[in-house]
Amino acid sequence: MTHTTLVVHADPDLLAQAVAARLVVKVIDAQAERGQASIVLTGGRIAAAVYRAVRDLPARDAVDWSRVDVWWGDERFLPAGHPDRNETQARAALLDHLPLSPARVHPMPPSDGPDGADPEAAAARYAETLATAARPAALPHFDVLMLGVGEDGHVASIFPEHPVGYETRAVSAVRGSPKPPPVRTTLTRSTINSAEEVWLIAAGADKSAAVRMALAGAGPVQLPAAGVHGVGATRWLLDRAAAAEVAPTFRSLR
Ligand SMILES: O=C1O[C@H](COP(=O)(O)O)[C@@H](O)[C@H](O)[C@H]1O
Repeated sequence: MTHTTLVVHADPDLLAQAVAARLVVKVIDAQAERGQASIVLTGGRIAAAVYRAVRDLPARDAVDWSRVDVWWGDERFLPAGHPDRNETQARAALLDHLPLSPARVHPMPPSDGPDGADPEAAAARYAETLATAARPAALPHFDVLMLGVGEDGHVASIFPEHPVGYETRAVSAVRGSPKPPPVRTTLTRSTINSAEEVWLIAAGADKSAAVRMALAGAGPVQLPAAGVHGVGATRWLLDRAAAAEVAPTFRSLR
């Protein structure tokens, strides 16, 4: 049974700094245990703040970044280097500042990649990349998988009441995303739920209703944030505004 925790920080800056410190510690612990670490990145505003906070954290030098695998939970299906790609955001805010091993950085394919403008082929290619890295297991071991939470309760590019909520393959193309851009690729719920720890990170009052409904047990297709959890732990990492509607009973989850 997964262990759920909820931590509320005073504001988005403190939230980002706390998540950054937690991530560095988790990576160090994973490397001590397994000799390597594997993290899954997300996109969005609070994610960018977390990446900048890791970049600026002196303790980041305690990590052997050459032994960290970097994956993405979802991607906007746009040309390589497009400013709206989650990869572009993560590289600028953090990855370009770390001594990572390039072969261990695994972005989702862009729309001008080898599959051309075919998101289904791009999703299948990413599934194959995951399977190849995982062999003989089906999926890599993800130590931490970070997720932003949309105002509508979406996580990665799994949107409420969208067919991707029923997808059983490891990676899916998404067409008709209600949030631009309309075409994306995403890890599916079962892939997300294979991670050791899933961190749902949200800041701002516009996220408070989605956070409340997710913790109140909404259905996973109706509210995707309600359907994701880590094998070992599910951590809600919020600022005060995002936590404003959380019932007092949940506030004691630590
Ligand atoms: O489109 C996306 O949105 C979510 C949430 O972003 P935010 O700016 O509202 O925090 C993000 O987690 C996801 O990776 C991204 O593709």
